[in-house]
Amino acid sequence: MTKLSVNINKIATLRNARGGNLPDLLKVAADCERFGADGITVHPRPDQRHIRYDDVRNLKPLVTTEFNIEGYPSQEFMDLVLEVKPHQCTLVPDPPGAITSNNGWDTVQYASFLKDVIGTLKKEGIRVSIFLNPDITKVEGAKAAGADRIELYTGPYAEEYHNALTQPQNFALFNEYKNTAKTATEAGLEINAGHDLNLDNLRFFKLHIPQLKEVSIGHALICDALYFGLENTIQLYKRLLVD
Ligand SMILES: CC(=O)[C@@H](O)[C@H](O)COP(=O)(O)O
Ligand SMILES: NCC(=O)COP(=O)(O)O
Repeated sequence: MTKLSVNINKIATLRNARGGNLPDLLKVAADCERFGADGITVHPRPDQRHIRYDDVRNLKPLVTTEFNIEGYPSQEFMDLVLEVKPHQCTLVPDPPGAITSNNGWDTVQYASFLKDVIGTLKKEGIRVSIFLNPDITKVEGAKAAGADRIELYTGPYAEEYHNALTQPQNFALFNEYKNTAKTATEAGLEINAGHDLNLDNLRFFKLHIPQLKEVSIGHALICDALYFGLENTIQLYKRLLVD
């Protein structure tokens, strides 16, 4: 069974639109867990446009499943993560103004930076995952930097998935995901995945990357919840993650 971590960024987006506390992010997180989520993911960005730093602090004592904090390791982000001590920290190379995450780490160029950051987090007992493109040449650097896991950036997978249904010969990209996952597993790294996963494309990914430990899903899941309700939606996603 692959774990489902629900990314609640979009709940904070909705709350922030009006300035009050509706929807209540902490209640939604607790309800996601009650409805079957195996973890809660948040991605506080420098402009705090959705998840605020205080949300992260307030969530910590409430999350009873796995707490995963994602983000670019600026000094501010590192201070927050070291204070909160989540189960997992996912490092993402987003520049400050990024609309959303759209690239994995260049583990060669940032080798020494990543090694320092990961060493600091691991000293505090925090598991570290790093966001990676499907590219086997970046796996060795992830291992050398001390990461425990990689999170495969599934944005390009999601984009190509629909074309691939009609033209499977065009889905060469998926081999890159399989090869990267295999190389990482052989190097002793565990595999997470995320970005633009949804009810259509999740099962194929899960079936072909059997070592997949965890997916973090936010945007599509919250959109689906508008139609199906949060409890049903979480159960629909979980059904796609069974072995
Ligand atoms: C790392 C990753 O893929 C997700 O965190 C994604 O970027 C969600 O962030 P936003 O909700 O800000 O788009
Ligand atoms: N790490 C990916 C994540 O948390 C959610 O990404 P998305 O489902 O909002 O695209």
